[in-house]
Amino acid sequence: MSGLNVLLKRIPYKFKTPSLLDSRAFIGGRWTPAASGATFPVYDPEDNQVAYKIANISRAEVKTAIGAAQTASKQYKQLTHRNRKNLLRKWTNLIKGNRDDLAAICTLELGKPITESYTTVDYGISFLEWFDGEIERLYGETIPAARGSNRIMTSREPQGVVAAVTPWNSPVAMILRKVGAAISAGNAVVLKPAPETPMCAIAIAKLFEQVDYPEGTLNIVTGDAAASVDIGDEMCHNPAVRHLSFTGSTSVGKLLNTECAKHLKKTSMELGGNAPFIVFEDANIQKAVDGLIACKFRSSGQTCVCANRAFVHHSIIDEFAERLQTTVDGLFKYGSVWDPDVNFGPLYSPRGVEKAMSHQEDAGGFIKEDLGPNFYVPTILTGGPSQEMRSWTQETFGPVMHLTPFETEEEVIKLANTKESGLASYFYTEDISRVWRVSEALETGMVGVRTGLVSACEQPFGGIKESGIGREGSKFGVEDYTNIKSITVGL
Ligand SMILES: NC(=O)c1ccc[n+]([C@@H]2O[C@H](COP(=O)([O-])OP(=O)(O)OC[C@H]3O[C@@H](n4cnc5c(N)ncnc54)[C@H](O)[C@@H]3O)[C@@H](O)[C@H]2O)c1
Ligand SMILES: N[C@@H](CC=O)C(=O)O
Repeated sequence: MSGLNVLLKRIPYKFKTPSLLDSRAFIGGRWTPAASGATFPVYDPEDNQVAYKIANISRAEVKTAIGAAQTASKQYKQLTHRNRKNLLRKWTNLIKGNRDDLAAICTLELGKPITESYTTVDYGISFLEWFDGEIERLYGETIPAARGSNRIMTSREPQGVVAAVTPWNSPVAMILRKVGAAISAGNAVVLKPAPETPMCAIAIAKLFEQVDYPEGTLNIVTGDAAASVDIGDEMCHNPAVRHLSFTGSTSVGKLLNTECAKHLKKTSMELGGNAPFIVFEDANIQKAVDGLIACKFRSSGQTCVCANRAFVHHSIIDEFAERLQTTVDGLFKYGSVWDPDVNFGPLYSPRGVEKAMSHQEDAGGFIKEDLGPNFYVPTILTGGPSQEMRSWTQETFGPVMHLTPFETEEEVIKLANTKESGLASYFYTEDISRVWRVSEALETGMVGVRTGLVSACEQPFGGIKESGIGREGSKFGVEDYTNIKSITVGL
């Protein structure tokens, strides 16, 4: 039986368009296996079995992809903004029309419960719809010239070739948020998806192919962890790449940023977080409980904006912990990720399990073997970690939440700001002056006040300090992929 038939047999879902499943890279408008014939495995997180094998390409093929993107970008940038918008709309409609299959691929390779996969596909679509509106709003300005005989105006031009590297944790949305913005701004893209989740990227490109973009406007270069290092290195050093846009860990982001700096390439860096979640003594406790659950336990704790350090005022911490545990116990339904009633799935791989377990410090691990090797039960621990413990110093990226008591606003702001990361933070209070005071004091790019969800296509998404450079989504997310040109005309 072929690899594809094995794949189709192992899941309880019938694809409407099975051709979205492919094992090849997409280079210069052509589907291509690795020149060497090499492949790498994609695992199903429900049982850690190999689900499919994907082309493991080499550096030479990445060079070809970048060359194809360069040629395409010259053609593509000639199109009017209206034409670009029409193309984007066709692609978006194809993605919407294949929503079921895309969600199924996401569930297959990431182990997300199918209802969560629909949420991430819809979140991805929301970015394309937002960028559709932004394409024709990429305005320039006229500027009063100090020299009266001159007139100055600006325009926003495409940058050329954008190289993009994305993580596994939300494969459809993270790709569309980045690639959608770069293409809306008139660029061609070479995308390297995470080795754990290349199939969503391939399916997205299969739909892109059906739109009349110049060949090579979107290229997908697939590789395992070792090949990713070579692919990344080529992206950083190839002179045709003008902008490297990365989403992933801070350590890899720093490395790529350092390499790009050698050529003064523009970078966008959407990196790791270590979000504080603060519950003040005047908070509505049940709202704060619900907010923490939405923030911490969605995607089984595997998002960059998940709460990582929860601080609860000492006077309410016992009640908060009890209500949190009771609500969690009543909320989650476990089982097959293909069951639409299931709302909590396994971690993406044994590496995720290992990390979550190490962040429980001495409390032991909570794996439910009957639900698969990567199934980790949502875990709440009181007493708080010390500042040397891993669950304080690193992102857990799993469903383990320690609650730490605090006494004063001043103390908790200091604790929240101790980290070098600065992506998202959250707090709950009913005091309006505290809302402003604390929002302004927290050192993060995004603050959620009385909400555990800050992600939306219209909102600038990104961090400060070691959590990144630039913003995704919103009008800023598209502008980031343009160069401002100023033209001075003498009368
Ligand atoms: N700020 C955001 O918007 C955002 C969004 C999602 C995830 N993240 C962060 O991503 C991390 C989780 O994702 P991950 O484990 O996939 O991160 P990761 O940094 O290990 O991998 C991210 C991507 O980089 C690639 N990569 C790894 N080493 C590389 C190298 N030397 N050269 C080129 N590419 C390389 C990987 O193959 C993958 O495609 C977390 O830290 C999370 O907070 C941030
Ligand atoms: N999926 C996240 C990003 C980080 O993981 C979001 O945009 O909410």
